[in-house]
Amino acid sequence: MSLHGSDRRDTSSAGGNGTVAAASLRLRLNPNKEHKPDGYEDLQLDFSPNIFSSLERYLPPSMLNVPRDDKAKFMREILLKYLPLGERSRSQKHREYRQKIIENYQPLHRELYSVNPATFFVPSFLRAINDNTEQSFRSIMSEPSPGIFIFDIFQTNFCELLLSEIENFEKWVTETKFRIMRPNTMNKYGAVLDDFGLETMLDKLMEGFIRPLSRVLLAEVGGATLDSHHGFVVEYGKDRDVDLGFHVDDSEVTLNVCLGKQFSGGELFFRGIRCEKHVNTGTHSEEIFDYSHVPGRAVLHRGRHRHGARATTSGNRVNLLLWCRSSVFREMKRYQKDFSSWCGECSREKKERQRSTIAATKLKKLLEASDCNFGELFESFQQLYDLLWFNSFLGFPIIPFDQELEVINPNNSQHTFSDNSLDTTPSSVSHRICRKRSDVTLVLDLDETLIHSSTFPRDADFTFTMMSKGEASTVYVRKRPFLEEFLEKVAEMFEVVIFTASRSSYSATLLDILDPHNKLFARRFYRDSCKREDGHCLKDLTVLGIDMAKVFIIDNSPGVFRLHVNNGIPIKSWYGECPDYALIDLLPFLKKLVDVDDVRPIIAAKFWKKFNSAHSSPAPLPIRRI
Ligand SMILES: O=C(O)CCC(=O)C(=O)O
Ligand SMILES: [Fe+2]
Repeated sequence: MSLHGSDRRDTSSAGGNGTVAAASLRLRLNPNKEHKPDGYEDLQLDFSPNIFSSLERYLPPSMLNVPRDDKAKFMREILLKYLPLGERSRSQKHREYRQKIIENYQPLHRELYSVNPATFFVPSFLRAINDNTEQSFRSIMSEPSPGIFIFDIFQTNFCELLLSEIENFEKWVTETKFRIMRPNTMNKYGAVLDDFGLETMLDKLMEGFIRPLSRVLLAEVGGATLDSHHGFVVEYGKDRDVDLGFHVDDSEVTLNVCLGKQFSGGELFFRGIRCEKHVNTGTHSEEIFDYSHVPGRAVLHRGRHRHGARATTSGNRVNLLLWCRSSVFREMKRYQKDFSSWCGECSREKKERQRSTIAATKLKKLLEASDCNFGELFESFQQLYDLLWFNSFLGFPIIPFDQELEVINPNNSQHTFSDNSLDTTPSSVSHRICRKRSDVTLVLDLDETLIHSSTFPRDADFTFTMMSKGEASTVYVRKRPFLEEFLEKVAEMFEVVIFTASRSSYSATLLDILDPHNKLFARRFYRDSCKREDGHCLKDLTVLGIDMAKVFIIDNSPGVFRLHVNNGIPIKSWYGECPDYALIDLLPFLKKLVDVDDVRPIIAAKFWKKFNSAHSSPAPLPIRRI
C-alpha cells in the first residue's frame, strides 16, 4: 500500500501561518514515535477516530504541529482514496445526516454522552472489569449455553435516563418531522444512538468494557481487536416491532442489554453459531437456548450466533444493542475456510473427518500387521466392535421416543411415491411381494443400522423433502457401506422385514427409495408398532405373529430387543463414517441361520453366551491377536 497525499487538488491549508500544498506532501514511511498524536473522538469523521490518531505519526514533519482540523482534513483525503466511490458518497451523506441531527437536537441528559463508570455500571461489573481477569469476569456472569454470557451491567437509574433521552429524541423527530434511519434491515422501530451524539460514549463502552471481556471470552472471533461499533436501541410492543426473525448480526460480538420497561414475552432464542457457509444448516438439540430479558441485564454473544426474539406480548420492551466489529478479524476471515473454532457445523465436520481418518488408519495398521486373510481380519474387527458394544449393552441403551425426528405430512418434491408408501395405519403392513428362500424372517432396524440420515446439508446418497411443523426440510441420507450387496444377499436367504422406531411418515418415504420395486422388504413396522416402556421404545417381535424360533433382528440399539435377547444380533451404530464393514462382516454368520430349526441357540452362542451365563458382568469376548 503506498500511502501518499499526492492528490492533484490543492486540498489543505495546513498551518495557521502558511498553506501547505497537499500535492507536494507524502506520508512518512516510518512513524515518528516521539510524536504524541491528537485525539479525534469529538469530530464527525468518516473513519474511526483511532485511524486518525494512528495515521498522524506518519504525517510529514511539516504537518505534525498544524491545527488538528487541518491534519484531519489532510488525512481524510488520503483515507478516502481507499473507499470505493459509491461507499465514499454514502459515507459523506451519512456524515451530513449525522451533522444535521447533532446541530439541531438538544440532548436532555448530557451526562449520558460520556462514560461515567460510577453512575453507569453496577459495582459488581465495575469490579470485574477493574480486576480484568477471566476469573473476575466469570464470577459475575453465567454461561447457560456455550458462548452466551449473562451478567448485570447497568444501574437502574442509567437505564431510566437513557430511556428518557431516547423518548426525548423521538419526540424531537416527531415534532420536526425529521426522517431518521432505523437501526437495521429488520427493526422498523428504535433509533441509532450513534446518530444523535452517543457514538463517542459507545466507543468508550466498547473499548474499555466490552473489549476486555471479549478478549478473554470470545477471542477466536476477534474479541481482542474490536475496533468499531454500531449502537442502537430496538423497541417492541403495541405500535412498535412485535418480534424479530431468526438472524445473525453484522458484528463479531453483540452486547444486548434490556433497558426496560414493563413487558412480557420477548424472549431471545438462540440456535447455534454458524459461519457464512453453514448459516442455513439445522440446529442440534444442545444448541437450543432461550433467554428471558431482565432490565439492566446484558447478554453477550457472537454476532454469528443465530438468534431471534419472540413476540413481546404486552407492554413495551426497549433494548440497547452494541454490535462490535473487528476489522482485523474480517480481513483474516477472507483467507480462511475452516471456522471450526467457533462454527458449530465446521467443528462437527472436522470431528467427522478426524474420526474417519482414525478409523482408516486403524484398519490400515491392522492390515499391515496381519498375515491372516481378510475374512479373519474382519471377524477380529467385528469382535472388537462386539466387545465395545457388549460392555455398553449392560446398561441397555434404548432409543428414547423424543429423539426421533418430528415428521408431519411428508410432502415429497424430489421423489414420487405410491399412495401406500404413506400408509400410517397401525403396524402399517404393506404386504409387498418378495422372494423367500427359507422360512426364517430377518428383522432389520433402519436408522444407524442400514442408513444414517440428517437434516444437515452434507454429502448424501439421496435426499428427500419432509414436512416438519409445517416447514419443509431436506433429509440427507447416507447408505451404510455395502448396503445394496447386503440387502440383496439377505433377501435371497430370508424373508426380510423392516422394524424401525421412526415414524412411518419419514421411514416409508425412505424405504420406498431404498426398495422402489418392493423386492426387498416383505413387511414394514414403524414406531406405532413399538412398545413404550418408561418413555423408551421396545421392539416386541411377537407383533410379527410368527414362531419365535424362526425370527431374528439386527439392530444397533440392543436395548430395543431386550424382550428377546437370543433373537437379537447387535450391530455397531453407523453415523456415516468410512470405512465400515459391519454389514458384510455379518453375512457369513447369517448364512448359518438359513436352514435351522431354531435361530436362538446359534445367536446366543455367538453373541450372548457370556451374557446369558453371567448377566451382571460378562467376561469380555476374546480378541484374537493379529
Ligand atoms: O430484541 C432483541 O433483544 C434482539 C435484538 C437483536 O437481536 C438485534 O437487533 O440484532
Ligand atoms: Fe441480533
